[in-house]
Amino acid sequence: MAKQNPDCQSCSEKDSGSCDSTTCSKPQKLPQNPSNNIKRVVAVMSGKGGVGKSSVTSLVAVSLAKQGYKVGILDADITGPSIPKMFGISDRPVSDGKALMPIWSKKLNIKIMSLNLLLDNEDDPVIWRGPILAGAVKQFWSDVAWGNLDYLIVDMPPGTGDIPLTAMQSLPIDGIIIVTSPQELANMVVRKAIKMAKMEEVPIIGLIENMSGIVCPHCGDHFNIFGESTAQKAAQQNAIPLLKVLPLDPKLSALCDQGDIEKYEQLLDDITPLLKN
Ligand SMILES: Nc1ncnc2c1ncn2[C@@H]1O[C@H](COP(=O)(O)OP(=O)(O)OP(=O)(O)O)[C@@H](O)[C@H]1O
Repeated sequence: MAKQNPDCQSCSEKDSGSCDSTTCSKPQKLPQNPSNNIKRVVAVMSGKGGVGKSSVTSLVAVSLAKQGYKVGILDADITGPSIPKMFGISDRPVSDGKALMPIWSKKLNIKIMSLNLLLDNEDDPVIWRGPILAGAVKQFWSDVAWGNLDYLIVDMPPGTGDIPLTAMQSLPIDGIIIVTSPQELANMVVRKAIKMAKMEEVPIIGLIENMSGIVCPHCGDHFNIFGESTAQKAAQQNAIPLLKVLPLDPKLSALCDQGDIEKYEQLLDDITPLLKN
């Protein structure tokens, strides 16, 4: 058996006996910056836009941070970044000459890196071609001083284009949380993301159906405003676990808009044990 390249550690064939890093054509995972120690990388993905990936990313990070874990968020949604706004941060990251310092969230010290923090104005558009966008994600992995982290949560952009592909091929992702909404249209697009993760051999932790109806604050009745939940069916069809069904909650969108998502109380604590292995 040929000597293994340390970059091959996360390859599914690393223990197969047929590994030869000198002839392997699989894209190599990027090593960590030697000054970082990131224990687990979890990506949040959908394929479909606007279903709540950034909200789920933030809620997972807040849950973990409240449990005492050291957490970072890599905002890989380069052209539509919303993480800084949800956490109410706008400080500009500075470099120590070797790496870029992430910005810490206000309450729970979650380390955040997002392209929006590097723009002059938060509404400046990022008009870059795919390879440059993908390069930014690699730099957020390699050139940011994340330090010691128990979890790095990666907020993926919608779609199955250059950025998700680069993230899956270059970052040592331990698992993906898939976010969908009840509409069949959303599920059709989300299936593409699930297939992509399977093709790239990145483990899927499970599915979260978000925006699944709303509970009337007056009468307590549940209204399926986007139709009946398709969560069970979608999980079964794709042979992945159903992690959670989240209703629409006006409190959540208000806290996101105020930059106070760390104050939201209905957290995703019950799914965080699944992120450990
Ligand atoms: N369960 C929910 N209840 C109420 N509002 C929600 C819920 N989930 C998400 N939202 C709101 O919906 C909007 C879109 O959510 P979010 O930005 O998380 O979606 P996204 O999938 O990351 O979007 P994009 O595809 O643009 O990256 C936000 O304003 C957010 O506050």
